[in-house]
Amino acid sequence: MLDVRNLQKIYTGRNRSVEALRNLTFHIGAGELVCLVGPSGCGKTTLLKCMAGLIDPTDGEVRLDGRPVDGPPPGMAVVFQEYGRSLFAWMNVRDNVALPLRRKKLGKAREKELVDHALEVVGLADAHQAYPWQLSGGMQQRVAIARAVAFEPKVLLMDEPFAAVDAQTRAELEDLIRRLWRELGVTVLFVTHDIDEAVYLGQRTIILSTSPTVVLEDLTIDLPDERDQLHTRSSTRFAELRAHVYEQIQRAKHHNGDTHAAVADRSDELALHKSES
Ligand SMILES: Nc1ncnc2c1ncn2[C@@H]1O[C@H](COP(=O)(O)OP(=O)(O)OP(=O)(O)O)[C@@H](O)[C@H]1O
Repeated sequence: MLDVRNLQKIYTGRNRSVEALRNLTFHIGAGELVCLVGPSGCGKTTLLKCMAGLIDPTDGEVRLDGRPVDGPPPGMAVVFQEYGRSLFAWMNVRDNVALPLRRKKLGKAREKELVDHALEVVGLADAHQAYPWQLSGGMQQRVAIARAVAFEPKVLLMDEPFAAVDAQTRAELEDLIRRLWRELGVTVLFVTHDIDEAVYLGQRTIILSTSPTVVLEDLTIDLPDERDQLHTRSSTRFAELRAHVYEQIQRAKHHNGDTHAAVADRSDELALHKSES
């Protein structure tokens, strides 16, 4: 489904160049929910922009269903952290959600059906006539999610979408994403710097090193498929996984792409702990 191969991105300015991504390779299968976590500034947003076809990599490539991504692919939707900037203040909720559908030219009836359904699944059916500035931060992010859902994407890329909302809203939105993922069968790549979120949400967590960035570890999250904020987060396995990711991120802060091999050597330790216990 989604293949990232030997991806490198160097930003070149007049006086300096920054190698944000060194050599990233990973695969995301159809219908998977994968989290991506790494230290601040390690290139998570850069990677997502390359995957969404918004910027060109310096080397390597991204493929969606075998086809190279060289511009925004039709079956992909992106939800960014700054919902305030991605919603138009002068458009009500319904119009904001319908906006990307306009270029699909589906006809009024189908468009209304998709918008109604998207608002229903994110719990905003009653707020369809409100304007973004009349909504809480969490509700605004729901509008941004509804907009992505209405688009019926095959792949949903999310860049720290809950970083700006309070802890309770964040927990609700995390459960919303898991529910949508299961109901819609969409492939999700969820970028976060929050370790708990990276463990709670996905089936796998890809841990990145500090810049210039490589994949430190591709960790399977072997928590039960049925998750809830209370029981899952208080389970022993959650605590083990969380501790492991935390430890890796701490190491990542001191290791970049140059010392990748040394860090990768530790990636089987968690499995070892598990079989010992
Ligand atoms: N347009 C740009 N021009 C030059 N350098 C850039 C540009 N965008 C990002 N960078 C640099 O690339 C590196 C990775 O940035 P990026 O925003 O992708 O990281 P991030 O992991 O998403 O950061 P954070 O966790 O803080 O959101 C940083 O060193 C950053 O300064």
